[in-house]
Amino acid sequence: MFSFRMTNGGKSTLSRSLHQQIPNSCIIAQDSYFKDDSAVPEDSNGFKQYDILDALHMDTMMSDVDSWRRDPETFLRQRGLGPERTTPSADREVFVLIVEGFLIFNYRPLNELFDKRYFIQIPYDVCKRRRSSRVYTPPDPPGYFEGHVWPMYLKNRQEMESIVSGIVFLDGLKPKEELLAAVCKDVCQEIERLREKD
Ligand SMILES: Nc1ncnc2c1ncn2[C@@H]1O[C@H](COP(=O)(O)OP(=O)(O)OP(=O)(O)O)[C@@H](O)[C@H]1O
Ligand SMILES: NC(=O)c1ccc[n+]([C@@H]2O[C@H](CO)[C@@H](O)[C@H]2O)c1
Repeated sequence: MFSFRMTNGGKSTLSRSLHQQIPNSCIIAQDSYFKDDSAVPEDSNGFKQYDILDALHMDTMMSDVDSWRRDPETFLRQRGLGPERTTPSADREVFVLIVEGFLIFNYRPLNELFDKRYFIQIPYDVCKRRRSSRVYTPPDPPGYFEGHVWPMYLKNRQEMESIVSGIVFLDGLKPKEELLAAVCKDVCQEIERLREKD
């Protein structure tokens, strides 16, 4: 299992490219597990608290991850993917789950399952610019980036760094192709290592 984070760093872009390059891989994206807007509380400034774990159905996300772990072949088939045969012997096949999200390392039960952890980072101004070209549901209200998203990012990142080690930090300013090539190489080495271990 591999993972990525930080809002607008390029997680979805990199995860989708990686999935295309790696046979028998699939993606679970944390953004698919946001609670309904009515269940997300506001802070004292009237900003909806979307950038915290409580805004997400992490129990549902975990149960999807667990069903992949129990039977990755069935999980792939249910999503109209593979499985593809890449080795002569079926029992040496490696299945890869790419988990992408902005708050995946802060959720301990999930964090402890990863074989590789990647964190794509970009500076404040680039993040703000990329985010302003996106439309979420609901859309960011004026001042949301400065008033909620960035302060929560700093808080969540600090918490993450105090509990998680072994993260590979990636520079999200690099071209998409370069990021893909670097992660692909690293992941393929890990897959070979896992195949030999089994
Ligand atoms: N390496 C890159 N260089 C420049 N722009 C990029 C790069 N990767 C992604 N982008 C652009 O940045 C924006 C955000 O990318 P993407 O949706 O992949 O980020 P994300 O981290 O999944 O965002 P979020 O999870 O917060 O919605 C998109 O417009 C995308 O085209
Ligand atoms: N339902 C959604 O997908 C949604 C709603 C409101 C805000 N967001 C933002 O998504 C980012 C993570 O990708 C977070 O920074 C949220 O603010 C998502």
